[in-house]
Amino acid sequence: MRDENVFMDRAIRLAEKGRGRTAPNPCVGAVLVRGGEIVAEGWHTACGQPHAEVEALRDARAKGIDPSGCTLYVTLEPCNHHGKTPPCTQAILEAGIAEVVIGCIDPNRSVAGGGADSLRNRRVKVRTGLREQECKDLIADFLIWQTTARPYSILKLATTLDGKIATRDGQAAWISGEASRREVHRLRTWCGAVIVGGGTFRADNPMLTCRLPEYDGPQPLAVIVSRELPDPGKGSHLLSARPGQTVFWTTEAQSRSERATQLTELGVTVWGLPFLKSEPEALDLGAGLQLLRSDKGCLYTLTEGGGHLAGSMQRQGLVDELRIFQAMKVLGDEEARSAFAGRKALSMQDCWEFRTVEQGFFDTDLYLRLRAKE
Ligand SMILES: NC(=O)C1=CN([C@@H]2O[C@H](COP(=O)(O)OP(=O)(O)OC[C@H]3O[C@@H](n4cnc5c(N)ncnc54)[C@H](OP(=O)(O)O)[C@@H]3O)[C@@H](O)[C@H]2O)C=CC1
Ligand SMILES: Nc1c(N[C@@H]2O[C@H](COP(=O)(O)O)[C@@H](O)[C@H]2O)[nH]c(=O)[nH]c1=O
Repeated sequence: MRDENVFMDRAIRLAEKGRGRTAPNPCVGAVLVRGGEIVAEGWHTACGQPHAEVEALRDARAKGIDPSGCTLYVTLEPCNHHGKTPPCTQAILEAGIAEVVIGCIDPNRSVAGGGADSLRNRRVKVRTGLREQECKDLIADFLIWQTTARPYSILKLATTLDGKIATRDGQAAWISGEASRREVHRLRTWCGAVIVGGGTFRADNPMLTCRLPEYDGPQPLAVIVSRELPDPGKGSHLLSARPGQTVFWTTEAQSRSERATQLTELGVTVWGLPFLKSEPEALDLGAGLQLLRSDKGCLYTLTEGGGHLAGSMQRQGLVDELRIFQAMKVLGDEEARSAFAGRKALSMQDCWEFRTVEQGFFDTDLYLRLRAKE
């Protein structure tokens, strides 16, 4: 018998394949095991499509395998309700599955939960909690959608080994290598909005689109955070090439200004946000995120920096996930721009601490996916 962690690890990897397409549903993966071997597998591919358990059963049948008597490993508790698809508990019972091993319980108790108990009541053996932390990490986005009114917020930064994101005069092209940058463009395909600070808007004149040659889907909104709206006459790529997909988060006073009217006439969206009581110079970024979800339907946002916006997002508790692409380069200049900026940290107690949920490389760049340490 193989270590059953291997089965759940495979289910987790399968679940990840649906990331970005299953929203507002969670990513889920499943495998069917008989005699210590994986005989079939499935994952939730997109919202409205069959759930992972049903896909795994279908995979078994397509291979001419009768799933009865198999053990099902599934990252999330099987649903027990009629939503866009029939309850998975029913499909599991009809297939004669002998045992169900669940990674984590569905947090959405009122609608989909109760699958584990329902199966137990129908004499199916059920165990829960295998690779529980990893399975919970898998649905961190879903938890944010369930418990807040904002999108799931990802912060991405390309850094040097000494934690810098640009030279002192603002050059950043390029810190990370081509493979990393392709991955960022891929991320842009499933994040509804890419957010940058005013400093980055002025320094980089960015496009913030996905320009992978094979991609022809919708482009994300471009969001710029700035307390002063730009002069629309001064050429910028965003205002000339994609004004209808550009959003400014600015002060309430600026949102009523002549500039705001001119930008709005171009098709740009201008939102006035309140200042934070605790930090009177800072706009309430959470209010902007909520508007992105309620007005534009964004479920994921990708903040790309720079360091002052990254620091502000972090101080406001709005970084659900941090993705770092670290190039094997050192600038060695203390005045080069830092990945996080905007506060005085006088003690090690002030550190923000993270835990790694995924690590790897894009070519020679180290890649880390991190979450706040609880
Ligand atoms: N390597 C990388 O991954 C990246 C590198 N970069 C580089 O970083 C540099 C820019 O970084 P940095 O100088 O830190 O600037 P930022 O891009 O972080 O912009 C800072 C500005 O954003 C606005 N802002 C951010 N947060 C708030 C808030 N809560 N309330 C109000 N306004 C806010 C303000 O604009 P305003 O002053 O207009 O009011 C502030 O001055 C550039 O050189 C760029 O090339 C940028 C992105 C990614
Ligand atoms: N310098 C840097 C990044 N910079 C980010 O990319 C933006 C430019 O996007 P675009 O105009 O669409 O090409 C820029 O404004 C900043 O947000 N990203 C990375 O992955 N690696 C890098 O080294």
